[in-house]
Amino acid sequence: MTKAEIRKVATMQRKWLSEDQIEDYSLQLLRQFSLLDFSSVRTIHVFLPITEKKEPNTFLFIDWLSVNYPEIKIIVPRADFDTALITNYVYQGKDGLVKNLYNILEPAQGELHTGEVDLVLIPMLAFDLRGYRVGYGKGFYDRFLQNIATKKIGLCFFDPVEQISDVNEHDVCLNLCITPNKVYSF
Ligand SMILES: Nc1nc2c(c(=O)[nH]1)N(C=O)[C@@H](CNc1ccc(C(=O)N[C@@H](CCC(=O)O)C(=O)O)cc1)CN2
Ligand SMILES: Nc1ncnc2c1ncn2[C@@H]1O[C@H](COP(=O)(O)OP(=O)(O)OP(=O)(O)O)[C@@H](O)[C@H]1O
Repeated sequence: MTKAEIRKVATMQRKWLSEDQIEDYSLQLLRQFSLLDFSSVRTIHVFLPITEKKEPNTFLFIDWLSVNYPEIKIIVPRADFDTALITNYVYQGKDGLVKNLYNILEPAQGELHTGEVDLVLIPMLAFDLRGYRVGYGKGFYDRFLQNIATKKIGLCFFDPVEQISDVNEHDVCLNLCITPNKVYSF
């Protein structure tokens, strides 16, 4: 199936999810995430959820990390829709966040993070058995990930599709994808 076809199906599947299901699934994702080895992780890049699009509640991850690994620095993105580029900020709590035009919570201002990130949590609508992903189609994460060495971990509520038929040279493969019931490794 093509990205466009997969995007349509996955968007529909998300629409069916209730708020309780999203919270349940998000907790299941967190449980799988919590089993990873964090011994060499000093910075984690976490997307902030677009609740209107029924994304995983990544605040659960941020809260869990701050309790269990308080020494890990949390980095959050700010998306520039003119350039499709992401800039990184040090997360300084919910209070400093504002919603942009696309309902994405992002830091209004704060400390830019220009250094490395050891692990990136990646939003997606769907992924395939090879570790390729489908997002909303603007290529933000492909641009962000193209030049950095980091562990790339997708979060997805649904099982993988077999194959995305129209991957291109910009598409970046995931290392892992966490779903509510299973962690896929590529
Ligand atoms: N939470 C989160 N943050 C993220 C992403 C994401 O998938 N999730 N992105 C991952 O790359 C980037 C944002 N990508 C987005 C792309 C489109 C729309 C959106 O609302 N699109 C409209 C159509 C608008 C148009 O075509 O101009 C829509 O779907 O209705 C939102 C976010 C960066 N930050
Ligand atoms: N590194 C890049 N340089 C130039 N163009 C790119 C790059 N990465 C992606 N693109 C372009 O961005 C567009 C969107 O890509 P794609 O359909 O793969 O988005 P997506 O992965 O679903 O979206 P997102 O990453 O925003 O969730 C494509 O036209 C792609 O060619």
